[in-house]
Amino acid sequence: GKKIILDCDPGYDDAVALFLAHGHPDIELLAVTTVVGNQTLEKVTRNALSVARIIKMENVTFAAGCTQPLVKPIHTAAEIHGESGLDGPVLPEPHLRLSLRHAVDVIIETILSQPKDSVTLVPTGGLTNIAMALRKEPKIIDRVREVVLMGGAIRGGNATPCAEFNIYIDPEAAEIVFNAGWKVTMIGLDVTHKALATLPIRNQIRQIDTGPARFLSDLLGFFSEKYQKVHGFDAPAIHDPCAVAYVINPDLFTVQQAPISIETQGKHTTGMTVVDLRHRPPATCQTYVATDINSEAFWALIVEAMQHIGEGD
Ligand SMILES: Nc1ccc([C@@H]2N[C@H](CO)[C@@H](O)[C@H]2O)cc1
Ligand SMILES: [Ca+2]
Repeated sequence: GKKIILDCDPGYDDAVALFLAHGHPDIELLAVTTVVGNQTLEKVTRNALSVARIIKMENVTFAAGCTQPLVKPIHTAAEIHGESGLDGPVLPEPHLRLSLRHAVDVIIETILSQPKDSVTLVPTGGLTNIAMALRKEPKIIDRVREVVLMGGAIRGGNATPCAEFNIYIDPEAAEIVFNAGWKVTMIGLDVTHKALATLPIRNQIRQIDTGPARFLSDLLGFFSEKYQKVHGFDAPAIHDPCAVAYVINPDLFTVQQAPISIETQGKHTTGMTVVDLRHRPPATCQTYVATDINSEAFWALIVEAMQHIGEGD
């Protein structure tokens, strides 16, 4: 299967990305790293390990990363993900022990230990760990197959009217990652706002009737309530698994090659991903942006992964 490292900040939708990455047969999850974002590093790391317990993940390295963005102060999304970062369902005590290595070192060592062009980096939180990793060991830039990240938007934003949360919380890290010279595919709000966990989908997941599926159904229920209150959507956008789905099957997406600039100085626009779709991009352009998603096929991947997980044994 396709080898990935999932760098995440669970977070409801990060939890779904973990389910998909672990459950789908086409993905080989080499390591899970955590980064400050939706909640503090300690909280998102505990949440990641609790989700691992629910799906009985074994022999996957979990490592905690940066506690703060490179420059900006911490800005969490407690209004959506709650005080714990994964409010709602009862979370089991972790069974896996956290690696003693820092996530940045695990990212570097995992990439250098795998064949060139075999590992895809899948960040679904702020890009602090990724920026630190490529600054500490620039060799990973040429070795990584691709960076497929959930973040940014061609138009609009959720942290501000024109900035998406993952970019907004650490724009300096994003600027480093987008300009490193490796291939970056940006799965932004334009497509993730089409990956809505509607009631029929939540019912379909509940009918799988396994422990993990019941947990996922409860999770989506809580996320729905929060999304309704905060964003006024009647079904929550499940952002992060879209990045994993792209690695599984890029054909589910429409993608365009386009220059992407990160605003780091704007008084009202900091964190904005400025995607230039006006002209044919130069052949040297290494950045791509998703402009559409086949939502039905996306949800079919989630259901397939849940069926593959079963009770997690
Ligand atoms: N309101 C809100 C804030 C942050 C996020 C998180 N940031 C990204 C979407 O902006 C996802 O990775 C998700 O985990 C989702 C909703
Ligand atoms: Ca996230």
